[in-house]
Amino acid sequence: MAQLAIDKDFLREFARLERQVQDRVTEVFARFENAHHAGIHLERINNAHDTRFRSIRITHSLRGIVLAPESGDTYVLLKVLPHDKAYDWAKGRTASVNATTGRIEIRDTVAIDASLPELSRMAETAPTRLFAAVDDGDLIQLGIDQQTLGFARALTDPVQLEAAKSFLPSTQWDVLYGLAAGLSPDEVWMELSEAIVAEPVDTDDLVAAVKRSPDRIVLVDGPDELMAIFAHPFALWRIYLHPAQRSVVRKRYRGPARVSGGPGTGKTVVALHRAHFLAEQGEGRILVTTFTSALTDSLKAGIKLLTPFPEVANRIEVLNVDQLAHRIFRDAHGSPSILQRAEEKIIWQHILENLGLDFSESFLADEWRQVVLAQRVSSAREYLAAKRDGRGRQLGPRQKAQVWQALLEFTETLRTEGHWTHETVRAEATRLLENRNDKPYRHIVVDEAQDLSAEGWRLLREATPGDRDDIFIAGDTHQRIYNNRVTLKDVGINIRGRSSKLRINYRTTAEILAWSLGLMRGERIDDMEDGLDSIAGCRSDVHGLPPEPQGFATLDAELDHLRAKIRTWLGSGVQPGEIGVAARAKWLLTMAQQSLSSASIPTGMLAEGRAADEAVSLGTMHLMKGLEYRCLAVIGVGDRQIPARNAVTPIEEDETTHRQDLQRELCLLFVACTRAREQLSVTWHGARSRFLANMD
Ligand SMILES: Nc1ncnc2c1ncn2[C@@H]1O[C@H](COP(=O)(O)OP(=O)(O)OP(=O)(O)O)[C@@H](O)[C@H]1O
Repeated sequence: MAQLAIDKDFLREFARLERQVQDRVTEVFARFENAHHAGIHLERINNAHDTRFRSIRITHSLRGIVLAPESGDTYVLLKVLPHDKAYDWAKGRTASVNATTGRIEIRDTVAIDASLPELSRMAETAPTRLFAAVDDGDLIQLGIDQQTLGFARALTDPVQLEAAKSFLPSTQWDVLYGLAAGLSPDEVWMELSEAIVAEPVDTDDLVAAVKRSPDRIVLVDGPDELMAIFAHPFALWRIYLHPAQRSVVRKRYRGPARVSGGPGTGKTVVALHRAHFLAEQGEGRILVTTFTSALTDSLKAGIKLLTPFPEVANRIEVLNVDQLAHRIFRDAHGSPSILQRAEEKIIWQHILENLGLDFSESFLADEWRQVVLAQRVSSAREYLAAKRDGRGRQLGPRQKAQVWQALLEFTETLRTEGHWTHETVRAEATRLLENRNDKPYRHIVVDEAQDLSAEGWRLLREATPGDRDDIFIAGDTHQRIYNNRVTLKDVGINIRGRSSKLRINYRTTAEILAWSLGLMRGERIDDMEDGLDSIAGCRSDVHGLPPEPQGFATLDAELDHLRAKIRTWLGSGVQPGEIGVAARAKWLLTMAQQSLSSASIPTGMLAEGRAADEAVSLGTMHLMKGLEYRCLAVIGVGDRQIPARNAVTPIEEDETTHRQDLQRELCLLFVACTRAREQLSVTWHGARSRFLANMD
């Protein structure tokens, strides 16, 4: 029986084919899967560099290119192209096996040979060569083979290397790119580490190489899987994982583990695959969770795409932390009466008046959440001893006694009035679970972990027995957009020695990423483990236009520019659903919507549910979390809009909280800007935001 394998590039092209042609391709290869290869007509390609490339007829005008190893029954679909282009493509290419990673590589041998004489001529007069400082021995150890070595030795400028991306073998290009970017051979070796094969590689064994290449080739396991792959050709993340992603997904951990990494590095993708992997192990129920319902919906959609088989999918439940808390609470006590924020404020104000205290309502509310609830303080003695590290305003013993009195009165009011808040519901659900031996989940996978509260974490801790592979955490503290700052070990979660970091950004161009990282330069961001996190090594290999920051004298002028920008994007073939507009404040989005509607540009507000495919999406920066757009306009990045004044505690009131509030606003801008895939426009009216001060 022939085994079919599909190359990533093939699927990319498949996604762009017309529906009818896609159906025809599916028909041809479903037959291929069912039959012995003898029943399939694969044609040899005359004058091909690599005689293992064959063509297969798809329609009158289209041909598929298949790699057919000399021995074995595994066939890799590499391309689908119009007849002549397919033959041209195949004639110049060769397949080989990387001696270090053991993975398959395809290169354009003809293009490499053709560009070498010109490069060598230019090198004769150049002062130095690009890799003059790197030994042949190091290059060979990193998997550079003879042909690529000859090419690399002729390079004098990183631009020449950039231009060679389309024809050099991809892993070897990555190695050279890392070295050209200033990494040492040891650092590149570390980057490759997940892909390095310990035993010697047989570079003639193409079939083994295919099996070792899950980042670019998927082995199809029967017709159902073939249909599932062809049904979602855009969702490449479903099928091809980078070796670093795959290793995190499939590792067995002795306890809680975490993956972090900058924006767009595939943390959510890894979290989804991890849930799927654990479901396949069949050890028990899995909870996939995060902090908002919008994010939960997109995780649900992701799990659905990844797990088409009900027997596996049924083991996974996707709920946000509050849905879980409320469910456990309801089962024990019925539905809670939830105190609204405005009602809570009135209670605090009454208490302050009654006790005649000189604190603000927001100070007490934060003290209750960030000290009392976060550390489960239940007596005056515990409160006196509690850590108040993140709290700016220092309190003497007398003030602490006053504050404790106010906090007691507040909790007493909640009790006598039968009121609950989301925090107390989480705490009560945790208490209920602490007394249960039958924990609801065997494994828990958490996405956007940086924004979970301490009570949320405690609840999750109690929802699974502390066993191996119990909690898997994905997050990036540079993207924290709410007020929760948690040290994991304080909530009973120890990830020491089980942390990994992803570095390759799949979403954004190198230009947008570098600009956005510039916003965060110099910012000290915690790592949820009492240390500091860094995303400095995060990189993208895709290039595009640099972001366009631009200021205007008036709001009208800024909105005129927005209209013109969106018209240009639409005119260049970008679909309305691929365009997003983000702002800090809702009023500005309303103005932007009116302005775009007046120009007959269809729009939809994210706050009113996901915008339709045919409309430009408008959303607050908070709502942008978890989304991405080909083209994104971040508007209103002016000094009066971001940081938002009402979201920042005055420095006179509390210096630490003031600093933390500013950092959260900066992270919000960073999150918004990193939702752009290809083009980012950043505009303001009046003075620009202080966050842009160092971006010239
Ligand atoms: N292995 C992969 N192959 C193809 N695309 C990928 C892969 N991994 C991630 N992506 C794509 O990269 C984009 C970002 O992935 P994802 O949302 O998982 O990143 P993230 O690290 O969670 O991002 P953020 O922290 O910014 O929310 C998505 O479009 C995703 O489909």
